[in-house]
Amino acid sequence: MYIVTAQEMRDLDQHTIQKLGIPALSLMESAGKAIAEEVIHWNNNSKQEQADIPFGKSLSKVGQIRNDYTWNVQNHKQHWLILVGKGNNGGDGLVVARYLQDAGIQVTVLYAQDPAELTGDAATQRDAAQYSGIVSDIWSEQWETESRWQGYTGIVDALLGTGSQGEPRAPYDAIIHAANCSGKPIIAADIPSGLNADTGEVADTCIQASLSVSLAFLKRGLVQYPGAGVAGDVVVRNIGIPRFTAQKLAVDTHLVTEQVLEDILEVDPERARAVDGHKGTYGHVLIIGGSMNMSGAGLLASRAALRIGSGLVTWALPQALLPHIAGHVPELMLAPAVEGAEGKWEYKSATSILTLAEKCDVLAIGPGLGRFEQDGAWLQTLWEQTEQPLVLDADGLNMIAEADGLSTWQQRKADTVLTPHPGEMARLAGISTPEVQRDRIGIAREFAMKHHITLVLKGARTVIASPEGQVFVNTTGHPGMATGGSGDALTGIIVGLLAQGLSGIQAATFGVHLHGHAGEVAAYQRTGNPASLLAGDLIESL
Ligand SMILES: NC(=O)C1=CN([C@@H]2O[C@H](COP(=O)(O)OP(=O)(O)OC[C@H]3O[C@@H](n4cnc5c(N)ncnc54)[C@H](O)[C@@H]3O)[C@@H](O)[C@H]2O)[C@H](O)CC1
Ligand SMILES: [K+]
Repeated sequence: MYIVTAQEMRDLDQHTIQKLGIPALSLMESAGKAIAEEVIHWNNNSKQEQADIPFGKSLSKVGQIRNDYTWNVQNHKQHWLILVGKGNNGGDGLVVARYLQDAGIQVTVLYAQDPAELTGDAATQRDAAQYSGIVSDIWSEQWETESRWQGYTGIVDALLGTGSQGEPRAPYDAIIHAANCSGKPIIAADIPSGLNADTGEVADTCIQASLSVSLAFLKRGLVQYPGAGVAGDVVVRNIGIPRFTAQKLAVDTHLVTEQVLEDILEVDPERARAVDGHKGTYGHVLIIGGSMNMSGAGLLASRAALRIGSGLVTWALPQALLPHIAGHVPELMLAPAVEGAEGKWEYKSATSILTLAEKCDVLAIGPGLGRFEQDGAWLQTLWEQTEQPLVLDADGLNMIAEADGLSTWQQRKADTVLTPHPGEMARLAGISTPEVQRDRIGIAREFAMKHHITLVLKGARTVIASPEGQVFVNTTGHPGMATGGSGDALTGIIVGLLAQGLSGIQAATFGVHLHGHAGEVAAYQRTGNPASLLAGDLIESL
């Protein structure tokens, strides 16, 4: 599923109009019709006493005659209020009004501004609505009282769409505020008014929608928080802008779905193992991490790497941990790599790690590593002198940030995956955490391309970016996964997939997807309450 910016959407729109010769008015008509269908669908699904009587139902044995108008006795009891802005989003709203009216639903249009100010296709739709006898009003102070909004079944928000700039200005801010206060369900045309379509930032006054009907393609703001939090359910509706145009215009941001995994990333989610495979076929992972206070991190990453199907996993750890760890996971090989008093790492361990690495296919550095003297130089040695694919997490990322390693160290030839959470990302990019969160997709893409690495920017709706600028947004997972060890499990999963021959972007995207899904399964199977999830449960669900 493609995800676009407002500018990309305008380009796709123009391409369809100019190259395919589909008039803009026709796109608007399709948009409004699609939204109206969603309103009707939403209505019918939310009603307990359903009384669907499509014409000809009684004739079903002879051959069904379906009525496009989705007639429903309930429709007559409904009254929807359509909020109409002065741009094309408002134009869509006016089309919705016509189609709802034709389905037997009562509608009232509330113009944000004098309808005389509408221009172009929106003005055409204004005239069509007027000619159809649709009742309308213009926003005034009277609408600021809550009682004015009672009596409506729901609200369609067609105030502002992808052409919106900055915070909603008067009177849009007041209308949005009043609509939210009404307590009525709101269905947003394209995006909730007040949402930044590109970044997911939410204005102080922003429509809180129950459903957003995204036209043609998903908008970035709908899939990134806080935007995703005001969008409600999201449905993408085809309005006649063909999918191939997105490919033609090189849109390269996708929501992770099974189809995207298979078609774009060419990952086989079933991943059948070769009948004649042996443990060498599935790769030897070397996990470098763990320290006295964070031994569990190395253990979790190692277990996840085993569970995801790696052939062999070796954990390189400080000698002092060995007596405490030995035997916990019998399938795991342990390699004491540093004498280190108190279970700490030391710079000189780089030599023994390099020796261990010679026998391994992929590396993960970071889980529970902690910080130590000259750790930047230590990491630089491993970064530059190993040729295997590498996953870097946790303190490994902080070492890079402090040493400005990505700018100064030699670029690695093998796939390298960095898995920062927003705070680590901020340190890596030299910006603040809110700045990272403000534009997760944009920042992840730019960073991955600039430093030629695969980036996994963690958090709700994890963003995965490839060195070539491909971006994937994940939707699996839940807030219960914000728990100690969850990131270590992800590192183990990704490195285990790299071991089995997936590329950096394949392993990172598929790994994030699986990690989230395993978290869902684990929470569901245990108590049904996400809060009780432990990282270890997630690993067992893989
Ligand atoms: N290809 C498609 O996806 C289609 C989309 N359609 C719909 O068109 C809108 C985008 O329309 P556009 O006219 O470009 O912009 P808007 O309607 O979103 O708003 C522009 C309008 O509002 C004023 N304005 C801008 N920012 C603010 C603000 N902060 N406060 C107040 N007013 C603001 C601005 O001056 C303009 O007058 C898209 O979302 C779809 O819904 C087509 O209908 C079909 C094809
Ligand atoms: K809207």
